[in-house]
Amino acid sequence: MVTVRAPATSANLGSGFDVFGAALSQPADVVRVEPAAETTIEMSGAGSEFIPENPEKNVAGAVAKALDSPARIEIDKGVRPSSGLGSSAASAAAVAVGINAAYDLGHSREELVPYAAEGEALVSGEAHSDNVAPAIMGGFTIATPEGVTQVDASIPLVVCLPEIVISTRDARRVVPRSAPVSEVVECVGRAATLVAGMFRDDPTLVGRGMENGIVTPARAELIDGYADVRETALEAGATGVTVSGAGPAIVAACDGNRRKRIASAMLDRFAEEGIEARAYQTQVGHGAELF
Ligand SMILES: Nc1ncnc2c1ncn2[C@@H]1O[C@H](COP(=O)(O)OP(=O)(O)OP(=O)(O)O)[C@@H](O)[C@H]1O
Ligand SMILES: N[C@@H](CCO)C(=O)O
Repeated sequence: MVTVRAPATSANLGSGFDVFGAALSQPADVVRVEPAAETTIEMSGAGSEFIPENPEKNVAGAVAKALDSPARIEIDKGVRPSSGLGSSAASAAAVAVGINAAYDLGHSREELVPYAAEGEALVSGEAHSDNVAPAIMGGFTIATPEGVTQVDASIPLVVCLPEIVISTRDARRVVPRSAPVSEVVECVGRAATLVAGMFRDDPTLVGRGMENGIVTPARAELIDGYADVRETALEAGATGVTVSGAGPAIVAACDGNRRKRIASAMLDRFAEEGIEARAYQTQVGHGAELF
C-alpha cells in the first residue's frame, strides 16, 4: 500500500475567498491506498464516526471515481471534519496523490488539483480548489480557473478551533451575492498585500492582508465569541486574524515567538465564553507527502 500524509489547510485567509489557501504544518490526515477491483473506504481518527464509509458519500470515493482508479482506502483523520481546516480536502488530496502513485498515473501535483476538487464538490456543492491546492502542492496557493500559482512560505500561524460545528455547505449559504465597489477595491488591496507578504515571507504584510469586509463579517456571525477572540489575539501580538476557511476555526498570523502567547490568550477568551477550544501553534507548511 502507498501511504500519504496530507496537511490541514486554511483557505480564504480573509481577502482571498475561494482563491487563497495555505498548507499548515499540523494537523494532517494519513491515508493508505492500494489498487483494487472496487473502491472501499475504512475510516478512523478524529471525527471519523461522523464520516460515511460509503464511497458515494466520502470525498475519497469521489476522487477515486474522478481518476477512474478503484482502490482500497484507509483514512486516519487528523483533521476534524467541519472545522474550517480543510478536513475533506486533506482526505481528497491524500487520495489523489496516493492513487496517482499506486497506479503510476504520471499526473503532476497541479494536474491532481481538479481531481481532488471533485471531492470538495461532493461535500460542499462546489468544486472549490482553495483547500485541495495547498493540501497537494504545499505552501501558499492562488487557485483560479486558469490554474494554481504556488509559493513556499513559512509564515508562523496560530489556529484556534472551538468546539462548534459549521459545515462548509451551511457557511456558503451566508456569503453575500454582491458587494459595493468600494469594498471590492479594499479587498483587492488587502489581497495584493497578503500575496506580497507570502512571497516575502513577511508576517506583518500577510496579517495586513487578512482583512475582508465582504465575506468574513457574515461568517463571523456563525462563530460565538469571534469578535472578542479576534481582538484578544491582536492584543497578544497577532499581525492579522480571520476566519479559517468556512470556520469555526480562527487563524492568526504572527511572528514566531508570539505563537504560544496568542494561542493561550485565544483559548482563555473562548473559555470565558464557556466554549471549549484547542489551539495549534503551526505555520505555512508542506503539501502531501508520500511515504
Ligand atoms: N474523507 C472525509 N474527510 C472529512 N470529511 C468528509 C470526508 N468524506 C466526506 N466528508 C464530509 O465532509 C464534511 C466535512 O467537510 P466540510 O467542508 O464541511 O468541513 P471541512 O472540510 O473541515 O471545512 P473547510 O472546508 O471549511 O475547511 C462532513 O459532512 C463529512 O461527513
Ligand atoms: N472558500 C471555501 C473554503 C472552505 O474551506 C469557503 O469559504 O466556503
